[in-house]
Amino acid sequence: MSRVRRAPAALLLPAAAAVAFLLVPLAGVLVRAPWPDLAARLTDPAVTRALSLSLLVSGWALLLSLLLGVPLAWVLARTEFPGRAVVRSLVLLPMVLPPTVAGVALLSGFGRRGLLGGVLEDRFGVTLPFSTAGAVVAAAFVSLPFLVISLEGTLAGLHPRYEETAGSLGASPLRVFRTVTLPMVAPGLAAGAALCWARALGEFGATITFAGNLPGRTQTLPLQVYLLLQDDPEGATAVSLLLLAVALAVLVALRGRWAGAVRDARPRPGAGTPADDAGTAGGAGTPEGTGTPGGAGTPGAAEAAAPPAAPRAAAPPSAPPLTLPSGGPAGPEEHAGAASLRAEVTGSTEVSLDVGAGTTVAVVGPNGAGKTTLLRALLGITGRAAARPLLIGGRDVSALPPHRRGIAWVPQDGALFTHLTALANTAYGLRAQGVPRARAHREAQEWLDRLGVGRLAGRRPAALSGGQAQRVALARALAARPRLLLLDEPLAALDQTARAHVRHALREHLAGFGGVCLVVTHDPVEALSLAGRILVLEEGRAVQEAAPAKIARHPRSPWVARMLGRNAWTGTAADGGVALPGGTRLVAAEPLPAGSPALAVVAPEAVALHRGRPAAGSSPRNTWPGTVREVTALGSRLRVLLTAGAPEDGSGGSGGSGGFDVIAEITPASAAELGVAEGARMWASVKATEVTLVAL
Ligand SMILES: Nc1ncnc2c1ncn2[C@@H]1O[C@H](COP(=O)(O)OP(=O)(O)OP(=O)(O)O)[C@@H](O)[C@H]1O
Repeated sequence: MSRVRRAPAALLLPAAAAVAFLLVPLAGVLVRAPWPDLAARLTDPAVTRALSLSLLVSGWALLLSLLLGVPLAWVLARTEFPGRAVVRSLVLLPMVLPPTVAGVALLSGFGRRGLLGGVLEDRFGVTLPFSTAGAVVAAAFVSLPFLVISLEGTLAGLHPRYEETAGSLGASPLRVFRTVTLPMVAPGLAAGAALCWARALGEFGATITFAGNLPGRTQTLPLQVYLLLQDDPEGATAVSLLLLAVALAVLVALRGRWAGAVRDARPRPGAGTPADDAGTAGGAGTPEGTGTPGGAGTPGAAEAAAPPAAPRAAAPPSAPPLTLPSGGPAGPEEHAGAASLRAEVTGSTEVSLDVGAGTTVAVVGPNGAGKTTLLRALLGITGRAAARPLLIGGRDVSALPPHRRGIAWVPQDGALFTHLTALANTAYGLRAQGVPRARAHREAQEWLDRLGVGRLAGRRPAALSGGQAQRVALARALAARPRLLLLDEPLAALDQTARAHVRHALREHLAGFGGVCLVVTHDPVEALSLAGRILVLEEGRAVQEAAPAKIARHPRSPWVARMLGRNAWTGTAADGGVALPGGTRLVAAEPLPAGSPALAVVAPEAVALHRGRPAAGSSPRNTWPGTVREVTALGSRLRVLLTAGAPEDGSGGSGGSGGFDVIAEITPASAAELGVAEGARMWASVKATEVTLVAL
């Protein structure tokens, strides 16, 4: 946030007056304090007795607040229930209530004739008013809100994916709370506790009203200040100075941290550098295009349309080898065992899954298609969709809570637990499943070694690059021995080089994973190189599920065709081809029955460009005039985006009146020869044999 250097005088003056207003009384205490005999006054038996009582009362009040307030803050931050706003207002009430009114309320509730006081006295022999326990209750009543509000804010800043991931590694909700939630909000909790304790230490009004002013029992330091003020003002100032010093010390220690949120250890996008991963993947990766999905003509997309990889293909010879401690990638026998997946997902995402053991499925689709919802439904952590039945290895786990389903989830940023080292992160799932510490750590170290990040075992996530963090997250998921592995855009946060390295590592290790792996991705290279099947989702429904080769040849939706770098036009099968909405007709060698909705798919390499209208050849072809809109380099070739349509000179062609985009891929030499440049008028042609029609 930018700050102005000079504030307007009209604001500066009252602001300075406000500071003075706060400062003068404090300065007064400092000036009036009986400095020469301060030590003697503060060690007076009455003062020390009140001080010890204050410490006792505020300590117990803090403990009570922690016991009640921590769960309450969690419930307020993490759950939705009717009346949540009312409960939050109730928590805040003691902060704004006059303390004496709080005392009266406590008497009405816990006093001898109060709502609960009688029961406490008759059944348990506990009398709260005018007792030390009563002083504790009064102090806790007014200080509890400080803890709850501070902790609730911190919890709200802690993204639930950490807890959800811990659950997916097999940790029960209580274990997640103890081992992930609490440690990750520890700074906020400590700050809330300090504020709560300071407030309890200074409590006066509710205490004197509810617990009285009994020396040694309820007369805490603030009450003593009040008494001393009547016949020993200097003594009162000395004790006030002590309380002031404690309050200031708490504030200085907190330095505003109580208002802050949890520091998120999300790996910085693109943080992985070649150097970061050097030595982990064994060397420089080959530069690879990612082919950002989107409209046709995206640079890099053509590469994606290259021949698809076999399911869980072995690493290509050019890929750098990984360091494997035990002679090769983990075999299925090292996992929980081969497990197939069958699931009926219903709700906002509706998909039927039937996937053989050892298969990786890439889940692709436009933004908002329901990919993440599908994963969350399988995990059982969303109310928006549910998987029922959910058969993993033939066993229906749909009735089991998320932590007992055997499904490990790697969310987009890995969600490594910031308070644990890479080793402890990796061992987390095993520990949650009851594996003894030493063995869990040994296995975790082996997994880290396999993924090439063994030497980083002692580092916390904040000291890892994006690529390294992803490898640790993957090691953590695999080490938990899942039967189903869910990866949500595992490489999205990485830069190109780190992405190539981690993709290679991923492919290597998925090859040895016996269960089913679903990988959500927007990256065609990732989809084609990692997966044996591709599931295309659109608007929460599966539009296609097939092997990558089939999808590349016969994409059933314009989105997926364009993701794969193809030209794709939807229309209606007619007259030996397809009629596009603008009136253009495309001839295809293998037409579909007339009248059916169809998608015409053409590889950019199959589009030829001409300076003038091409002469009719021996085979039927489509020709359109158009204007070059964009020329981009793609490796050693150029991709030319042409808006085709009715020719400006009215010379005809097979195009109708509506414009549509055509991508052509040509060599720089032919581009120079043809005079391809943005704005140039050209002709494009495609042989009928190059047009694939897919029935929609
Ligand atoms: N908690 C939620 N409440 C309401 N709607 C939601 C919620 N989470 C997701 N949605 C909606 O559900 C649809 C599917 O969302 P989802 O996150 O599964 O899509 P996605 O395919 O993973 O998208 P992206 O590629 O952008 O990550 C979207 O329309 C989204 O707005």
